[in-house]
Amino acid sequence: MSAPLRTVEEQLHDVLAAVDPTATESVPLTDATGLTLAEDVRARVDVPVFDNSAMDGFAVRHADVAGAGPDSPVVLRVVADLPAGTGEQPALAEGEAVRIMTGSPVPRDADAIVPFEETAGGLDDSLERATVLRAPRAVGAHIRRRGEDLRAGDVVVSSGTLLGPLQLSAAAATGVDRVVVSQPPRVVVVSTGSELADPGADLRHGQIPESNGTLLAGLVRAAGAELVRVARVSDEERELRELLAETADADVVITSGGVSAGAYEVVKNVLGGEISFTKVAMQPGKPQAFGRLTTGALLFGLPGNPVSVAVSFEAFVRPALLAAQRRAELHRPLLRLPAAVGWRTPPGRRQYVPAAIDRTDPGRWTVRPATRGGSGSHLAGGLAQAEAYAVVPADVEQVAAGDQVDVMLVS
Ligand SMILES: Nc1nc2c(c(=O)[nH]1)N[C@H]1C(S)=C(S)[C@@H](COP(=O)(O)OP(=O)(O)OC[C@H]3O[C@@H](n4cnc5c(N)ncnc54)[C@H](O)[C@@H]3O)O[C@H]1N2
Ligand code: MOO
Repeated sequence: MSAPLRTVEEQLHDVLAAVDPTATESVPLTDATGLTLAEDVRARVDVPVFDNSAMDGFAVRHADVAGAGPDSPVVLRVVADLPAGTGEQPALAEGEAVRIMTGSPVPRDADAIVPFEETAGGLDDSLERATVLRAPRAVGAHIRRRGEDLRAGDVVVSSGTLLGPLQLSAAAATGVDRVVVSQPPRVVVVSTGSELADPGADLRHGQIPESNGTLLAGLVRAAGAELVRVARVSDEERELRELLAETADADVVITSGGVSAGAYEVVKNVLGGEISFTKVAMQPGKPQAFGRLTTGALLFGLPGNPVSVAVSFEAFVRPALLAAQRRAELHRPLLRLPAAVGWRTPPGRRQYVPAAIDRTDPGRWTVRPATRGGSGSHLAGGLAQAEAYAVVPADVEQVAAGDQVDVMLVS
């Protein structure tokens, strides 16, 4: 009798328990896109930095113009002009206004802004007088208050966040110019198999184009890791041994192929004594190898079938690469969608089906298998149509059209 299959959760638990976070470093904002924040960013200044105008117009005392209307215009004397960037802080007496541009500091004595459009003269007649035709709706109208967005010292971006343009611009807006990030884990990808030829090469009978290297290289980079090397070895044990000896400075080594039950399982033969080979209750991706090499690098030995590689990466490798970067959210977003068609599922194994989403009706997306042959782990071409995985629990035997299915978005 073979050992019972491990659950995906049990395998993932062991994987995450083995992950060491990478070193941290301080980098300028311009170099931080795609990296993961390792320390909270706190605002250095208030946002807005000072009370400022939201409109081009006049800073006024609300009480002076509270009764203004088209039939009862109020004429104010303009005593100063405030372009953006000015350091001036003019005083305002009763009956006075200051011409002000969007973003300029509001004088202390003013408590409302009247846009040019609500005056008789507009911009053209704005340096001597303001003829106000409509009262501002309230005290504070069109004034953006100091600190209403963030106060100095507030957390702007939390540790564990993936840094993109929105997060980095928010940090810049609070006067921060550098952030502390996790260094990307260094990853080596190794495709194993004597049947593999470079994509584009002429094939003799028995050979196939190598595609897992391309798949894993892209997935590794998209997970924010540094791709150090992509290599291919045959099923000769010596080749894999020599290659592994050259990966001393890698944090993670990912192999594909050579982990199941055949006669030439090169990963199993070379590493069988060093790392553990298990069977996980998932389809595809049942045979999995995982452990630590003597160099300290984590090794993921993924099954060779291309769909198995893609699914195993999502289930185990991507969460590990994100954990190494201290990413707060390790998992892809899940949606629940009705199945457009039915399909069979394997008994006792969680199924991951490469899936396409029909978005024709924005209020009712549906999901269907992306590959014509269903869930076959060898259907590498159908991966091109996939943008998600339908994830079906181990105890479900059949998905019927209309059933609600968990869908993991990967694009
Ligand atoms: N007797 C058993 N046989 C198999 C079992 C089993 O439990 N008992 N498990 C099956 C399952 S499930 C899988 S998945 C595969 C995993 O096999 P390996 O990890 O040993 O992978 P290979 O045999 O090397 O390759 C499998 C398949 O994928 C193709 N391949 C491999 N590498 C690449 C690559 N870089 N690019 C494109 N295609 C690749 C390879 O040619 C094979 O067709 O084992 C089952 N067998
Ligand atoms: O579990 Mo295998 O990974 O079916 O292809």
